Amino acid sequence: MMNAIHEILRLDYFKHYLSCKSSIEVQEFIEHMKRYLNMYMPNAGYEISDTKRYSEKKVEACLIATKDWQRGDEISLLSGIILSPTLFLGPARFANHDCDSNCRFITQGQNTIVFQARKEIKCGEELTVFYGHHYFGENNCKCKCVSCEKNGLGYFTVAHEVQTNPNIQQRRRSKRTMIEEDEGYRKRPRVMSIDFICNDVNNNEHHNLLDLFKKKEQELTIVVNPDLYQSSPPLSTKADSAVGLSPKADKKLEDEDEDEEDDLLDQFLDDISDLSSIASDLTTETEKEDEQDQNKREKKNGNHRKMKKGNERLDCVACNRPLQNILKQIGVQRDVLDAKGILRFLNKNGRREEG
Ligand SMILES: C[S@@+](CC[C@H](N)C(=O)[O-])C[C@H]1O[C@@H](n2cnc3c(N)ncnc32)[C@H](O)[C@@H]1O
Repeated sequence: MMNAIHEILRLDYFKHYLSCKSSIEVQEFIEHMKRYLNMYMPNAGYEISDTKRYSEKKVEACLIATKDWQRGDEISLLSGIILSPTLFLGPARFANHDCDSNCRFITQGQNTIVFQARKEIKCGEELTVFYGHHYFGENNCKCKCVSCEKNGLGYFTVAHEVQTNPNIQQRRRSKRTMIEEDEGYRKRPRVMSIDFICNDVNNNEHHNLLDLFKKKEQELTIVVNPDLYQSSPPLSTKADSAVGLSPKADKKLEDEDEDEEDDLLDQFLDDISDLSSIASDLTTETEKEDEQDQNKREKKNGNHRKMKKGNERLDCVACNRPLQNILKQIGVQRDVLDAKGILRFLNKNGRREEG
């Protein structure tokens, strides 16, 4: 180890970098270098590897066990210094988060942490720690860890609901078939949620759900979370349903005539209509029945775009926050569904944006 350090310090870059540092700073630098060099010790018991689990676009680093570890073992050559409660430097910075992590940090001295196994870990498994309950969005709704994948939570929530709820499965299957038949459309079905809008704080173009799913070639899913309605009268079974809004490929959209555009809008409105009818937590069962009759009549009269105004409440499937709050966050206010069934939003300046 000391030989390696001497070799590194002899390099011009480091000589220059350290030339104006105090002896204490040089000593700290060497200590920190040792933390990183520890990763390469044969007895480290882990190595740095790469993974595509956490990002579709880029390969990220991860820590992989190179031996079996027992619960309680200290992985002493895997350490870091604490810059802030959520920021570490040293090999610890390569640890990814898992909601049921196999390691924890233990402090060593004032600002150093080392890893400790909190479960039995097999050689080849990723070493993970727990960053916190809301590091990846509210309730870690964007977390892509193995545990979330196993349990259908975090980033994988919708997929889970789709698997376990036959109603959802049925709806989605028909829409997915349409997507897959559509040449030029991505073959792999993608499940997005309103959460996508939560992410899109800086993009003012994405105010309009219809535009969003047309432009983005995404399947936009809105789920009313029944948990949020616990204090309300029992909801119809539809309360568990998800609405998959399936866009067509941009290429196709460009050539679409008005009829196709209308079909898309109708489909969107039908889906939204399902949602708004189940999400009105102030509506009594009788009122609901009346409303359903009314909807049927309107549909029969070709007036099925007419939407119920007022108290419908939509929630983001990923973070469970009301849509209203998310829209506030991105700087728009949801107005009402108007007579044509178009979702209207007000932008920051109070200007009306039309769907
Ligand atoms: C401290 S770094 C961990 C090392 C990181 N993989 C790298 O290559 O630098 C934290 C970053 O890793 C990714 N990450 C770690 N755990 C994750 C998880 N459970 N879900 C999604 N992304 C995660 C995120 O990009 C996060 O910002």
